[in-house]
Amino acid sequence: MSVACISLATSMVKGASGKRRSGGSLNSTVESFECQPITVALPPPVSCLSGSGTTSHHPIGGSRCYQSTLRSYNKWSPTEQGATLVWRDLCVYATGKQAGGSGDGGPIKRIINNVSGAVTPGTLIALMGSSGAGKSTLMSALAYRMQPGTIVQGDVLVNGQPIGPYMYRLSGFVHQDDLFVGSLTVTEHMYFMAKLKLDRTVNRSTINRLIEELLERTGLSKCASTRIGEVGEGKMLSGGEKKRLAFATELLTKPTILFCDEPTTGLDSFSAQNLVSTLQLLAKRGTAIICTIHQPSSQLFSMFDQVMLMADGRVAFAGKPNDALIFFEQHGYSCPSNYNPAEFLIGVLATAPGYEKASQRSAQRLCDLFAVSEAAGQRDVLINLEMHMAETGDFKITEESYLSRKSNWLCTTYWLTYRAFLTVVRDPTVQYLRLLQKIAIALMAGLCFSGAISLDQLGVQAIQGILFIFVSENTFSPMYSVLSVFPDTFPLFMRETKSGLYRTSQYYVANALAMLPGLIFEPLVFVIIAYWLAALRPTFGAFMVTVIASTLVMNVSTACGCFFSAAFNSLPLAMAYLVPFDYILMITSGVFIQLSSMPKAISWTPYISWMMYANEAMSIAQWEGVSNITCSVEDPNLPCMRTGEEVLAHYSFDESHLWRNIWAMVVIYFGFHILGCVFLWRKTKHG
Ligand SMILES: Nc1ncnc2c1ncn2[C@@H]1O[C@H](COP(=O)(O)OP(=O)(O)OP(=O)(O)O)[C@@H](O)[C@H]1O
Repeated sequence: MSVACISLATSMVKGASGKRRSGGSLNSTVESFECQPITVALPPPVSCLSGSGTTSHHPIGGSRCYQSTLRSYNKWSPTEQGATLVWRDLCVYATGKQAGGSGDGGPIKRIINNVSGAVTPGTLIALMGSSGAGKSTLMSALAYRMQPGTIVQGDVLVNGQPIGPYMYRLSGFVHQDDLFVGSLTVTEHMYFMAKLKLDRTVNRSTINRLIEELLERTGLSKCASTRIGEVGEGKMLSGGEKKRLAFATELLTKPTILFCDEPTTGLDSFSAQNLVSTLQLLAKRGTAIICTIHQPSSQLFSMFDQVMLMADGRVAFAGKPNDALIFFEQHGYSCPSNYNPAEFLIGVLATAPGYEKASQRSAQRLCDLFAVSEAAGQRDVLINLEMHMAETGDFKITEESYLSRKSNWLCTTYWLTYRAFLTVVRDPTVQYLRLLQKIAIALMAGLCFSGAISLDQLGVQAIQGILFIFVSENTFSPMYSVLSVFPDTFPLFMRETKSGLYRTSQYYVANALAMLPGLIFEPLVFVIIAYWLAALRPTFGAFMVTVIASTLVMNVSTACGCFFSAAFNSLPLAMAYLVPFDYILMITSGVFIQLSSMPKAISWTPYISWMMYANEAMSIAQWEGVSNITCSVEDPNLPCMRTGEEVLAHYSFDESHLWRNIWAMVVIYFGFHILGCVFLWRKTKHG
């Protein structure tokens, strides 16, 4: 194949693609390009997928007919025809801004520098290069999964269409770091992900069959019932098994493009080889697979159809693994016969300590040489052809319909709640400890107050005292215990929500719902024990009001904790703001100061204090209708409250406020949760 021929084809494509043709059908345009010089000038065979999913051979020179790899482009259907991903003049810049919009910006740094390339259906390509060469950044840009604070410039197309959010459905992305909910078993995780990723119409038996098949294919059948586990926990999935589980999860949706960020890192050579064999099989079925990979063994290196070698954000070579060695040899870098070729190639491009300038110069020289090489010319023909096809296509990409997955809000929320609930109940140490702690405090408080509750002046103090214990015990510990909920799970939440698996509102509601059983059970146990031990007012009404107010207090406090957890990025930051807020709540609870005596400017603060609302509601339940409080006979000069009404007035409480207090707590509960959800959503916009 001559360079002249390639440049002829390239210039024809460029010339024709400059403008959208007016008139004439798309097919005729395509045909005129497919059947004439381009088929001759096209690159050496990449494994290709014909319309029927089989490969065919070009009649000239035995190379595969490139024509068969081209879609007709009268519709956009990567799932049926396979996906060709091309990128041209791609640059990626880091702005220095962190997630959440923080950071001063700093100098803009170019990470990827004018990179072009193409991957056709059925190709397994390895992105290689020394550490920091830009492999992960390039792959994230191609997958439409950019890190916050980065800017992408240039064209990236799938079957001629610019990439967009549809990439989350069309492609799978196996991340370098595996994030899972450790409390689930492998099967539970797969089932949960299937429920989120697949159409609602796919039934249970189909999902089970699919999971079984995927676990079999990834060698995870024997761990089907094993818990995934968190880092540091014993007897859970190994690192390699987690990696394979990440693969299996991505394969649920049968992606047409699969991105794998260092899939073999941390695996022994046998497991790594198994994994790449699985990728080869997948590629044979038409999936385009792009992997970043570190120092593969010779055998692993030769298993890839194509390699793309990167140095300092540029391409030093793209083509077949063997051709890479030939290219390097032609330019003075000959791989010794007993040397691992991948290690050799990366070594040539790496920056040697002490010789930084010289190594960078030689790597840049190779990049320059590749840019004007025949291989680069062949690649550009393919890229330009794809660009041209897109420009002449009259079809409209129906991204919306492509993205749509038959799911419904409630169904997704149900599965998220189920997962969150399993996480809560499968942490028995925390659950048992919390319950034991509640029972112990209830017993202690009940016993301490058991002899002090009576209808006299000392009894008034004792009753108000234990009511404050009910309120404070259900406020502080639950509020602080949920502060880490969102910061802890944020990375997984971001990854899943960015992949379009669910919305922020669904995740937030699911977390709130999963906590609910505990938030009802715990205050109930507390009140039952302490109320009867202390011998508070023995009427059903008073008891029920105490139960309802305690439950509401615990739920509102947790909602407040969730809000602070969602609003701040870390536990220490959330704590720093919550502690002063605590004091406002406590001071305005009605126990420490007569609310009517507060300065006018801050007299509104009790209205945001659910401690005040709960205290007032419980006090009303204890004192409403009481008229026989005795006074001390020893000292008639001491102040004396003879009726419940007087007791309530002493604390600036009012008998008629019972329902107001209950409703106020309900409103605050929803208010905090709505705010929490909004703040979490804001974080996803910047994250
Ligand atoms: N958001 C960012 N801000 C500033 N620099 C960044 C950012 N992201 C990546 N970089 C820098 O860009 C370069 C390429 O990073 P990248 O992670 O793509 O390299 P890599 O080839 O995948 O490396 P490794 O093999 O070690 O994972 C590195 O020098 C890295 O420090």
